[in-house]
Amino acid sequence: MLEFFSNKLDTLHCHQTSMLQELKIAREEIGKVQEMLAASQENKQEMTEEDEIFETKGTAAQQQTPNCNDSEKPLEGANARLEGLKESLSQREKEITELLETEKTPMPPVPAPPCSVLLPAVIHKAHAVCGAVAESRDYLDRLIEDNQAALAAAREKLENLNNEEEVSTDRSDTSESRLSFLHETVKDFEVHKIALDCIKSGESPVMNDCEALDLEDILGQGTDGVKSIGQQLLLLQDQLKQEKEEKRKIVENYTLERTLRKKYYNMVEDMKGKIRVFCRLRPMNRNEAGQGGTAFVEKIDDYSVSVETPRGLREFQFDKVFGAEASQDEVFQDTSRLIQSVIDGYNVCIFAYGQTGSGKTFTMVGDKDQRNPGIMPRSFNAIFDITRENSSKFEFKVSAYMLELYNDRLQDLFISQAAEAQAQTQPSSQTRRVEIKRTRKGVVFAQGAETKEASSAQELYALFQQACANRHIAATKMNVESSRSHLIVVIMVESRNLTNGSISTGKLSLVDLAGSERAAKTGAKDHQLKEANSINKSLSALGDVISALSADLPHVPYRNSKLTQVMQDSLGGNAKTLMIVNISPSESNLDETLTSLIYATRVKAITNNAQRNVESKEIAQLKEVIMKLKSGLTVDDGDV
Ligand SMILES: Nc1ncnc2c1ncn2[C@@H]1O[C@H](COP(=O)(O)OP(=O)(O)OP(=O)(O)O)[C@@H](O)[C@H]1O
Repeated sequence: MLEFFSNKLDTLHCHQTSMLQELKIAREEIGKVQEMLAASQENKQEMTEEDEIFETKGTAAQQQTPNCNDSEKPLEGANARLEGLKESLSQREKEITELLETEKTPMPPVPAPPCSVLLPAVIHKAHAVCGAVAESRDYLDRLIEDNQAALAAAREKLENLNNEEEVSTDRSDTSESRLSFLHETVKDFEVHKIALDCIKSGESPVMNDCEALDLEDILGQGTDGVKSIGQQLLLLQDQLKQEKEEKRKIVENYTLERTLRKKYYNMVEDMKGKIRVFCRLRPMNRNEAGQGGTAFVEKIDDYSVSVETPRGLREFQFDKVFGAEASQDEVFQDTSRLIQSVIDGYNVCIFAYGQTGSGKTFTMVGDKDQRNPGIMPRSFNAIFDITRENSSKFEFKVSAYMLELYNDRLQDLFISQAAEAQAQTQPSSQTRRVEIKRTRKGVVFAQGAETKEASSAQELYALFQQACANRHIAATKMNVESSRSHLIVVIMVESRNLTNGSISTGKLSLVDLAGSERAAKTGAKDHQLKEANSINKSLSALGDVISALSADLPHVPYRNSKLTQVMQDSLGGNAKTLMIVNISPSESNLDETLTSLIYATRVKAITNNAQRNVESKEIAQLKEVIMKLKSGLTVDDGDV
């Protein structure tokens, strides 16, 4: 209630202020009209004197002289009105002063006056103010009328004088000065008219510079004052625009700085041999979207991802985070610099990690019809693009072996499951066993696996397709095409420098791990349960290796699983390694997502010691000789 009265009082204050302003202007107007009346009186006297002269001269001009008395009638009327107005003005001023005095009287702070007292007082005041405002309006209207009458009279006088001047042959100085005086008078009344009309309508005047200057005098302030609101608005708009532009620049600089900082940080980390970890969030699938579709995992920026856990929001930082909208191309762009390292003679390992159905195969291989090829096929193209570009300085040899680790058994994917099964049924046949070995430099290789050469990306891709056809894939509840094995694609690039004969050998290991899963969730039974157990066992061994390496433990349990043996040089060894942790956005996978992210965070702490595998021409030759001798071949002078 009090708030209501306070608002009412505010409104009344506003009325009062505007009324005072109107009165001020009216008072100034009265002053002006008075001045004009005085001037008109003088003018009248002058004209009377002139008329007397004209009379004595007995000229016909006397008949043509305008009847000044008639035209001055409105001015006289205005004079009389002025007197009346002055009186009513002083009366109103008195009332307003009283009103203000009442207003100034401090309200008793506590307790607030009862509504029954306050309300009649407010109503009384409101009536008084409204009455005063209405009176002021009437007064303004009368001023406008008077001004109009005075203007019409002055115009008429001016017109008559102009006509008179046209017929007269002799132009005296007096008539010139009368003419200019009347011009000025008409102009004054016109400006007054603009001013009064503007006061009444509350609009800004539209006028030429001359009128503006006159109005400036009348209002007692510069036209700047009249125009200032618009100008100030424009100024403020300009300032706002500038501020926005500055803000945009600051954000742009900040983003640039942040990206650069991250880039340099990555470079330093690279130099230190740290494993790079990217995180990729897959889009919601149809099932998940149908269950409500709220994402519990979100990409915050290019380097952070947040997970909504029952205990609150958890944030994880990685070397790069790809959101659900990230394309295969974008993911590969950040990966491709590692392909150059392979050509330069480094061991590189790129592997995808994550629960079943999180998008590992999509990231590494691509979709089924290869409309969105993943890192593997893109790497094949990149390798041959680089070798082609450098073919004038180097001679390249590209070869590959492809394996799967299924039920803790390494299988050569260049040999079909059918051929292998048939070979095993024949008692005399010696099935080739694939075993993981390491060179003296610690580089892992698969002994017994068939290595095939490829001279183009297409050939390499054909080999890859052949290998994929031999993979173990099955439908689970979580993924219609779930990889039931770990896929290991190894490409070796040997490059011989045509200038100095040195040979470097780079190795690119691309690993699509099978997904960790919970049997109950995937609905695994019988042999699928066996597969799942084997997958989980190998992943758990990988987890142990990651934990030992990140905690800098003296013993790292590589030998606990074939998977960890295959990846020995990639985790804590002689390789540049990139892990891509794939995660699902859905609440139903929250536990698995958190586990994956925690493992991935640990991997970030692991340091590798990547060294270039390069041999001088002499060593390369000697190695070739040893190979020949070992295989019983003869060696001649040309070999050394
Ligand atoms: N980034 C993505 N954009 C579009 N579809 C995706 C994306 N990631 C995954 N998918 C789709 O999600 C489904 C499961 O992905 P994918 O087979 O790659 O999972 P996975 O982690 O390899 O599973 P598993 O471990 O069971 O083999 C596939 O249909 C795949 O096409």
